[in-house]
Amino acid sequence: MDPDNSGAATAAPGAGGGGSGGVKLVLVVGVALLDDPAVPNHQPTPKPATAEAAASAAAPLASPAAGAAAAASGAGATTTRASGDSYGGDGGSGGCSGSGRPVRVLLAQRPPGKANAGLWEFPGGKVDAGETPEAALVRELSEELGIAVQPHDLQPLSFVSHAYPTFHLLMPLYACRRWSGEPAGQEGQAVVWASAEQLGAYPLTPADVPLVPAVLAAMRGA
Ligand SMILES: Nc1nc2c([nH]c(=O)n2[C@H]2C[C@H](O)[C@@H](COP(=O)(O)OP(=O)(O)OP(=O)(O)O)O2)c(=O)[nH]1
Repeated sequence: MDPDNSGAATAAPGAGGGGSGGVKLVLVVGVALLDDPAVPNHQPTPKPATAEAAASAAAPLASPAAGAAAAASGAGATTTRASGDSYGGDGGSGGCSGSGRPVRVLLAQRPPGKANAGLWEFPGGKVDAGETPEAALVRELSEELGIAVQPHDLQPLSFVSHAYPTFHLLMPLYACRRWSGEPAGQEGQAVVWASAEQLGAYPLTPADVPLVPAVLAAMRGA
């Protein structure tokens, strides 16, 4: 991994940075994956094959703080869900119970050993040379969460331009309400579904903080 955790191309000297020698510009794409009970957003999850798997799938999460604590304690690749959720256990309703629960957004935790370890972020990653942002996001979501997303289901939502000490992050953020598969950390990262109310319980990477109002607006259907 890059020592500065940026890893991407450097903008031409003089591009940006006020002519003071250039800036290392890193283009990252991120997504606010929105689990909206009103939208049949993904393929039905098969019923667990074993009693153990069924028990695990049905285990509720008591609170966002508990989820954050479990993730921070090195619980590994986990998807934590809010209490009362029948997600994945209803075997055919498309994973959404339609029970009036709130819209939730998926957050991923930065793994140990990386910059901002332990903080939460929107899933995504760097745009490779020759890739469109949408193609990069489709690829990253497959690699990181094991889900399939169609480019036309990615709606531009906001963007952030943030100066980290060693690079400048430019990140378009998309909203996505439709995908196939059940998101789960494929690279050891913890992931959590957070309601608008719970979002504040998860410390975000510095660059993500300004994105919160746009994400909350999307969660409220604005
Ligand atoms: N994907 C994503 N990255 C973010 C967010 N906020 C934020 O500051 N970042 C930073 C963290 C990283 O420095 C960079 C994204 O890098 P990445 O996820 O492709 O790769 P990485 O540094 O985690 O790992 P690697 O590719 O170097 O192995 O952008 C966010 O919400 N989503």
